[in-house]
Amino acid sequence: METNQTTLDPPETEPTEKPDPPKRGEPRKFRANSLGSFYSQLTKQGLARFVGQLPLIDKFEAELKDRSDREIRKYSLGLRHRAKSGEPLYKLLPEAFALVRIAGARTMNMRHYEVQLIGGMIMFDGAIAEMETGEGKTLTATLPTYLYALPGKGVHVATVNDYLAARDAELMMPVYKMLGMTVGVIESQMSSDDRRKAYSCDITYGTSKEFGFDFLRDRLLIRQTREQGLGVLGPLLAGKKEKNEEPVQREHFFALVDEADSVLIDDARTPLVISAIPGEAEKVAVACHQWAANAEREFEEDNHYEYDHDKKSVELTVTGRLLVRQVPKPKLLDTVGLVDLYDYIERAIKVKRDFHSGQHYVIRDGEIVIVDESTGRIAEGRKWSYGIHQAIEAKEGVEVTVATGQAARITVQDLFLRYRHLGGMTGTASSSKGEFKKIYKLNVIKCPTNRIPQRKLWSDRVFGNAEAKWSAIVEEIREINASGRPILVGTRTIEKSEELSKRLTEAGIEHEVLNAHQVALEAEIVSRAGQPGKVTVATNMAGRGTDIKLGEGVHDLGGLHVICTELHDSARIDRQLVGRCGRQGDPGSTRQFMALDDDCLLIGLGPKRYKKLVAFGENQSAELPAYAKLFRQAQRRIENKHFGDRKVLLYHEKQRKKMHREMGQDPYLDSPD
Ligand SMILES: Nc1ncnc2c1ncn2[C@@H]1O[C@H](COP(=O)(O)OP(=O)(O)OP(=O)(O)O)[C@@H](O)[C@H]1O
Repeated sequence: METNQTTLDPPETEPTEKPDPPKRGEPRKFRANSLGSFYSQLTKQGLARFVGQLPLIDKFEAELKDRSDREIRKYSLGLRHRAKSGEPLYKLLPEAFALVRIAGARTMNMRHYEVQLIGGMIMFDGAIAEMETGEGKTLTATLPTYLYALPGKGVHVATVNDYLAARDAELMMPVYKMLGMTVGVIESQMSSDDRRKAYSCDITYGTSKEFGFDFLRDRLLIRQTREQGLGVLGPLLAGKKEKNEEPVQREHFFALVDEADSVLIDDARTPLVISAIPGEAEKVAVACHQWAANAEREFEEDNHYEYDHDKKSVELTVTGRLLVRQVPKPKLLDTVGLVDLYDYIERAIKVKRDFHSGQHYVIRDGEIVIVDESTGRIAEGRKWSYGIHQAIEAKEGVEVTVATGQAARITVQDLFLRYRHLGGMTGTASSSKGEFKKIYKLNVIKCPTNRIPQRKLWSDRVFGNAEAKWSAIVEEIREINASGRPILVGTRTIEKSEELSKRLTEAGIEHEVLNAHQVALEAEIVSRAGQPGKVTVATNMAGRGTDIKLGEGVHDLGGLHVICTELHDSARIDRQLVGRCGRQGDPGSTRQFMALDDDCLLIGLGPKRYKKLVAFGENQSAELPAYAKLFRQAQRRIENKHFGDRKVLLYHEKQRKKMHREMGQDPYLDSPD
């Protein structure tokens, strides 16, 4: 087996003498040098004030730590009073952080590490704390969240999905409760009343999507009230207004964004949209989608249409357009112009080619539900725009939820820029530093790890084709599984998880598959993924936010081994998957597998080069380590392209808002289209 420069030892050459890493939960061995250099680096960045706060926090902690729970709570109420009276929050920071630290230690036996205090200060200061995966961001979040909650204006903790929002709120509840703070969670299937209650809490956990949709719904409600000539406060004062006709949110004071790269960057390519109520025209639209979904089968590539692999776009040829005219149509379509019919057909063809059940979406209770490609999770409530969603519905024969006009829309960027204070955290931010700064005006500051990381990167393995790659993966799983070490395998799509699962079953390897179909079982399955002899296959969903604890004896066997079966479009997502092992100073190892027919080469290098590579790889039986670089290059290209897409969206949004303002309209509610 060959190694390349970026990697370390494969199993055979693993050093026999292992360092003696500290066990999870053991006190950190203070790394004076690395922390010292981190502190001097902070000082150089003009952030010496963070370091200066540490002794103050220690001092207050020492003073307060022997007080009773009641006294701590009382002290916290005192802080709240001082904040409400206008004392600047940065002055309260040492006391607030000391209280949170005491509450963490007392209620959960987790006393915030020094690096976590620094992380908390970074976020308080309006920046993104980049903390390695597994460094305890959930606990760190309690520090700035508590501090900003003191003035009573509400704090929103945003994350990527309902599951993580509810889980984190529940996990951290004891800390907040002890300090007299109320905590609410917003979930997608909640009534307005429950939402209002959750938002009236001091701290509200939820997804960025829910925060955004609630903002839009409130905005629509306020306008409706105004249009009825009541004024916003009038009915409230007059006591006429029903509770559920009041906005659910309060002001946008502080938002803390967990998994900041995923929320602020990956999810920022599509705006959040609330559709208007359907009318007559929409019936025709439904008929068009259904007609196109059927007629599409008669159209052949290169004869009736051309497909651009780079842009993933379909264009009818002259012959194709002729065919559109000839295909029989229902009466309802008589009023529809030919140009529109071309669009419907092109969209239906595109959907057939590019959107696949099990990969991009699943059908649940007669509905098309998007699967977030980067996480493998169900993207609850999201819809593709430009009629794509409806075209998929028509293709799958489920009810077509007509593409109505937009009643309200907001981009993720706009949503978070509305908050007076914004902070974030993630394990993977550096590579998007420029984008965070440019779009959100957020600096990214890297925190050192609490303990020396023990994760080993084994050499990449590159194969000529998928078949060879899958066989090697199964072989590696078999070898490592025999030693009793647990293994987590990450795949790019649900389909591929299932394909690997089939192969493992054939090879007689016991395993568990975790994918978007089983969200409810997820936590339970993941919690077992670190147990001896366990093999867990998952899409990238396991790559985010899930903590995998090592079972009995696994530490001594070398910890969890993570196998990445294919490069993702974004290196950050790969790093998240890798980050499931080697957490909190645990040992662990990881290996990346690649094949010349992987999707990332097609998307990153284009169909011409891809075809050549596939042809070359077809008959290769040997491994091709020299090609690893090419995959990373393709990945960088995809990342750049996505960054470009987001910049374009932002530019158009900016123009749109400017136009609305000039016309005296509401940029979130009035849609020109
Ligand atoms: N101060 C602490 N003392 C003891 N244990 C801690 C402390 N901070 C975090 N942990 C433990 O570390 C583990 C990882 O925490 P967590 O899942 O919050 O990490 P994370 O940084 O969010 O990881 P990821 O980036 O993968 O989401 C958890 O088991 C948590 O209980």
